[in-house]
Amino acid sequence: MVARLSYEQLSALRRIDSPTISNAIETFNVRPRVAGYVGYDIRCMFPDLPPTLGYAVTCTVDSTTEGREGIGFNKLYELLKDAPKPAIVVMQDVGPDRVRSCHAGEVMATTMKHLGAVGILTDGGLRDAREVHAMGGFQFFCAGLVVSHGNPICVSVGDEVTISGMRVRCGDLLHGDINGVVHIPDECADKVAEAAYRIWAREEETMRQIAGSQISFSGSEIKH
Ligand SMILES: O=C([O-])CC(=O)C(=O)O
Ligand SMILES: [Mg+2]
Repeated sequence: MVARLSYEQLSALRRIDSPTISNAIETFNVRPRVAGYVGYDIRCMFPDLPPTLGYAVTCTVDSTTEGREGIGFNKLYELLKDAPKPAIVVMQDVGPDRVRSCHAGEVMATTMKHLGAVGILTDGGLRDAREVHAMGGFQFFCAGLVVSHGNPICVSVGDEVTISGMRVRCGDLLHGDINGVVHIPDECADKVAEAAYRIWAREEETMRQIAGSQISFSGSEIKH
């Protein structure tokens, strides 16, 4: 079951940073604490943008096999067009040379944005970073930038993929910013924003106590 949130619920989640979203998810005990987020090999290319929130549209891609033919990127665009919005296009690299892969640039990002996407998440490379940043409202989460697109093909669309240790299915709600990307589970998606605001209030109180030297180490543990 895919959680569909209201405009207000999505707006509330977008106002919160990703680590607080991650902490809020932990309070619901719906998955292991070490699952549901990407590692530091995935970088946020435009950290000045507000948090990115969207429903995943998945595909697998290869740009480093000479002469290989794929199913065509129109299959991905068709899936994206009919998917819940806002969408994040999730592209798992399945080619032989990931560090030299490049799966999208300005033209593809413009197409995706036109079809309702707010960003791309990939464990491979992207390019045209300056132009996509200038376009506005579109985030790049990727392993890095690569100058050549090699031989870019779409291998499959709509399947479960894994990006840097995080399993992603079509329709999964993803939240990301400079700190990384986290999956918001359906079971608690409608309650995460409220829990995050409570965590913020608690952290603020802890830091106020630290600043005022009223801190005691005899009570409960100070956690981040
Ligand atoms: O040509 C490509 O494969 C990617 C690219 O640069 C673009 O989408 O602008
Ligand atoms: Mg280009």
